[in-house]
Amino acid sequence: MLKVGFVGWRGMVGSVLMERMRAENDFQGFEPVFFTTSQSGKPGPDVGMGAKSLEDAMNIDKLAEMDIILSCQGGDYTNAVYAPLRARWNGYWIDAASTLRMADDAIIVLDPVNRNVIDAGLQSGIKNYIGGNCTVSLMLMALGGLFEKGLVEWITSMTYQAASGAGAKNMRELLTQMGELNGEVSDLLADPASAILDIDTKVTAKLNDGTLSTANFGAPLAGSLIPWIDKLWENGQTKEEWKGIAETNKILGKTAANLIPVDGQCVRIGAMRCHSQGFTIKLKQDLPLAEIESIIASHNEWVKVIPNDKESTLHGLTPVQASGTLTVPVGRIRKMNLGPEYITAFTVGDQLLWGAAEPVRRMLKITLAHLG
Ligand SMILES: NC(=O)C1=CN([C@@H]2O[C@H](COP(=O)(O)OP(=O)(O)OC[C@H]3O[C@@H](n4cnc5c(N)ncnc54)[C@H](OP(=O)(O)O)[C@@H]3O)[C@@H](O)[C@H]2O)C=CC1
Ligand SMILES: N[C@@H](CC(=O)OP(=O)(O)O)C(=O)O
Repeated sequence: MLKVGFVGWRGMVGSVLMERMRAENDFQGFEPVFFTTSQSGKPGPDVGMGAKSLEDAMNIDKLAEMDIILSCQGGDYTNAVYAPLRARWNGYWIDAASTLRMADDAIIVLDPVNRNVIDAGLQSGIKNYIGGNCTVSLMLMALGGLFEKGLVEWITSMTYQAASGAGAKNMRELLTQMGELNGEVSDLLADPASAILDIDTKVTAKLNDGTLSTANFGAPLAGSLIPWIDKLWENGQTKEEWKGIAETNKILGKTAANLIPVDGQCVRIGAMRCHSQGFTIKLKQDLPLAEIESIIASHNEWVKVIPNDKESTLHGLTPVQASGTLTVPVGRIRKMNLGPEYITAFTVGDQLLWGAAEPVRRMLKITLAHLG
């Protein structure tokens, strides 16, 4: 029986993966082995065949016994373990971390969009399959139809990224900040006669006096936003913004000769686990809006076109509705004043599902079927 090693399964992304695998009855047809970097020897999860002890995730000998390893442990772990393991192991490495994404011998996986690229990789003996950046994966799930039909000349994506993208501690910090701000003015809020400018003055003072909890974000996020994600890259871009062009084109199997320009600004906002994006898209031709919507809607079973009206938008196109679901709503679709080939659209998606755990969960199934 094939052995599948799971690393990072108890973290935030890993827990979502486990939830999805249990929901889809995925734990069958292979022997799961659970690893840890900190709890070696303690009981592992019971996924239907009894709980076994956790194995040491730094033990290369043990890792090398696996046919497939699925890691949600993060880039530092991949950096530490992948090279020594690969030097003596020919198994399949499936990873949610970005470390290996742009390597020549790795494929970025998002099978509803690039199943052809994945299948060609499996046939040609590629062994590394890496989940994409969350905003890139969510953009492609939303607009896959336009890319598939070769309609996109260029695209800008202005993002509104949730706290979860920065990690579990950051989600906690966002809520802590919200509580601290509320605590500052709770007495004034309780009094309907209090002046809103007094409330605002106190909140603004709290945001600026250096006492808000900001150890993880480095700045207030509640009541504010942070137009910077990840490190400075090149041309004034952040690395998160660079991933837009680099990963989109790699997922789609494009080369320098037929590269699709992608650019924009990535911004952290006070949502919990759903990333949102506003697009400007230059199409290669002037198509009727109904046809554009139909192309978007028919690309995959998760994308959902939301009519461009207030009611539908408020109740179908916000992080509130998308959170915890695989549905990727796309709305506010319309032609822009810039010209008939220019359209705008807005999308929302759960960054822990299609943005992280779901592509690697599906890749595990594809790999098992390939080996089966
Ligand atoms: N957050 C995101 O949006 C995305 C993350 N990724 C990738 O996934 C990686 C992991 O991210 P994320 O899941 O957010 O990281 P977490 O910090 O939630 O988990 C990472 C590891 O921390 C260890 N850990 C220590 N204490 C605890 C605890 N109390 N509860 C749970 N785990 C604990 C676990 O490893 P152990 O059992 O070995 O101690 C766990 O696997 C990222 O570094 C990134 O590379 C990819 C896409 C999106
Ligand atoms: N950088 C993303 C989350 C993430 O983990 O991205 P990547 O998988 O590309 O490192 C965010 O902050 O929202």
